[in-house]
Amino acid sequence: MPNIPKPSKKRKASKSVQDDSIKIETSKENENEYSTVGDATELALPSKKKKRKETSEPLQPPEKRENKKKKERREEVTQAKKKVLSKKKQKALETIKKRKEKKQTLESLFESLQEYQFNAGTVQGLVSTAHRQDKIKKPEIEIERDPVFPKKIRSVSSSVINAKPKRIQQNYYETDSSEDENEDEATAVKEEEKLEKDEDEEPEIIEIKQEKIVSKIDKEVDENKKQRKERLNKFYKVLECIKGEHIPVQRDPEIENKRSKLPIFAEEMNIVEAINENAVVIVSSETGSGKTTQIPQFLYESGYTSKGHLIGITEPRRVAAISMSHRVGVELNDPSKVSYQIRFEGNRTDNTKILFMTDGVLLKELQTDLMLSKYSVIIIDEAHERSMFSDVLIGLLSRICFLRAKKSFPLKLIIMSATLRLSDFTQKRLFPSMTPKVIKVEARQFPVQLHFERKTPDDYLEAAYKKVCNVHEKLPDGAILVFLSGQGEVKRLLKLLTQRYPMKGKNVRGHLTKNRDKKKAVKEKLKLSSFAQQASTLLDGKTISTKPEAEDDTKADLDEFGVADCGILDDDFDDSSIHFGGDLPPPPAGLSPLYCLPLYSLLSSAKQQRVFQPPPEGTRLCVIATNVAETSLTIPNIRYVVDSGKEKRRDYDPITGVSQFNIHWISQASAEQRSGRAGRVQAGHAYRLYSSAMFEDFTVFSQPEIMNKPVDQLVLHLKAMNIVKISNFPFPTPPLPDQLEIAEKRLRLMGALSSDGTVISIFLIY
Ligand SMILES: Nc1ncnc2c1ncn2[C@@H]1O[C@H](COP(=O)(O)OP(=O)(O)OP(=O)(O)O)[C@@H](O)[C@H]1O
Repeated sequence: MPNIPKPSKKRKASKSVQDDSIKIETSKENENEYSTVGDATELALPSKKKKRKETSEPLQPPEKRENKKKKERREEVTQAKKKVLSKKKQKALETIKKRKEKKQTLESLFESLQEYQFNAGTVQGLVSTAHRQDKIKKPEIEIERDPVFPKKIRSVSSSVINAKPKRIQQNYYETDSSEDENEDEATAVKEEEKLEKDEDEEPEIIEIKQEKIVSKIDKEVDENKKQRKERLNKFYKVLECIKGEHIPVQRDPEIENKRSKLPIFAEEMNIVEAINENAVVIVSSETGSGKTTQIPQFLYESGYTSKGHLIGITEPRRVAAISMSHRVGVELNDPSKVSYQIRFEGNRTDNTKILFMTDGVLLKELQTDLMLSKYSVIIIDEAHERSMFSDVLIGLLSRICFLRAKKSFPLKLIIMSATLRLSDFTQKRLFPSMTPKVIKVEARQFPVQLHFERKTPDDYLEAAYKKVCNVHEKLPDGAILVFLSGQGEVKRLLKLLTQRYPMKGKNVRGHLTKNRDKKKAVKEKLKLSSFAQQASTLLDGKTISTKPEAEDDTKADLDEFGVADCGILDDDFDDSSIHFGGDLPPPPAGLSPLYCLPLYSLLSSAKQQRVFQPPPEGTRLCVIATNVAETSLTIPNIRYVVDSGKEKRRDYDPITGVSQFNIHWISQASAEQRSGRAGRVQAGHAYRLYSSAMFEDFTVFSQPEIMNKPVDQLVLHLKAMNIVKISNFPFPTPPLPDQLEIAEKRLRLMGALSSDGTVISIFLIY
């Protein structure tokens, strides 16, 4: 490289000076200031600002100036000292600082822990409770005896057993804020050394302790296992009284394939084991997961009927009891083994192994056989509905299970629902001596898409009508299920829809005639007793149809509209006030007819069962229902659900004793059940005729019926079962004690109860 001469520093300096001088020269104000100074270096030294400052400062006394100088010097020295500190020392200082902070946080932690310290009595209590619950004793006792652990937090020390208690103590040294930092450093080094020493020593102590703890835990685990085994052996021995040989079932391959896809099917082992080992089991799983159809079959196959006992399943509604018994019979490939029993109607035989019934029927049976000795298992389905009878049943069964277990003749109680408030049924009041086992199956077979309205419509009947028209005219195949509040509304919508989509044609007539033959065959099977024909009221207060069935069937012949045979034409409702739907365009040409069927509780069983038959060829089925279709039912091919969100409910005033039916919003649990009807055989859609904000305002669960009904009938029932003090009865949700007392007095006044509280025999016939 060529040797290029470097520019001298002198030159550089002179340049900068030149620049400065130029600047200064430009300032006319200071012209005189520097005019006497000829040297350029001197020009560069004092800044214009500094000079001004100096002149502006007031003159101070010499002492003060000296003090100031001293202070400045001290600062310089400390800064110099800081600079002098080696990296190592700086690090040490930092660790000291951190340790101090840690110490402070530990102190505050200990202080806050002291607030929660238990007194000696409570601690003893806790230990004894843990022992009673057969839990593995945790080595708190060991730690409690450890003198190293701070006294004040011994009682809450269990969570830090495996941490190093000693170490925590070692770190817990005194704080002294006035200490010099150098001293602190020295102490820290000493502490560090001490800590290291202790760390070396610790493992020995902990190892010995851990060995002790591990052996103790092992012992206790072994003991627990042994105890559990002994308990189970005893339990299984007792179980042998009701549970026999496994029963093999030969099913249709198609059915077997469908069953295997149900979420509950994968849980068969767990469910059966839980039922074997527990007196009370609560099964909570999504709608359509297979509870109602599969659990009775699991129990049948595992031998719960092998010793001649029955598996009883209660349903809140007749239609569910009948349709479920048919379905389970088909799935078992032996319909004779599965029967139903509703009030005044049933197909129970000596061959029956699984019996579906309404809760009123089982309650009636309890009056003659309080121990339910014919049954090995009782399943309460759809317990979330909280009907008065199902609540009473659960209360009674909680005691029957206990008594039967005592007699070494166990009865299994299973409570099932998709939308259940578990706390209602797991309370100690209900099951004081046995804790129900809860099984949850969180899966659904088919998805259901929910659709809310942007704004809740004023007239839900009109909204339902328009929604059904939209679905039928624009959406692909699939049956529609509409939920309205009551029978009157069902009939109104039915009339409107059949007017818009009339069902005329040979096919329909042929289908109706065919249907009539089928119905006759079913009817022959059912054989209503003559007593039932004459009775006008059901046990649960519902009136049964007293018209001869033949009358209904002849209507099927006479009418071409498909709805007439549902009894709509002979009804007295007035549809002259219905004007909505005028803004809808006429239905498109070539649209398939809509086959509309009603479904409500007062409809005869045979008519209710019609919704399960396939609709006439080339038509779309539309079922218009009240909340009877809300639970349990699987109506074939339902793909669209239209939910008005309304139901008719009884409002009861316990003070005046007056009750009346009003239309209310349903609960969120009911809305879930309603939309669940869509995803049972395929993926579906649920159209909710209310906004999502409105849905959020719904109550989560429906109120138990027992709170909305006069309790007179209930008191009469319980008295008939010789229950003396009804206020002590284990209701899942007890009515007000005053209400029970008033009902009892009223029954006495009416002459239904004698002065000693027994039922006068004539009142036993209901
Ligand atoms: N009659 C039927 N025809 C065809 N499939 C049926 C019928 N009944 C039930 N299923 C099928 O079995 C599945 C399980 O029905 P099941 O009634 O056992 O469910 P679930 O869990 O009890 O529901 P929910 O809580 O609504 O009562 C349904 O989703 C459906 O796929």
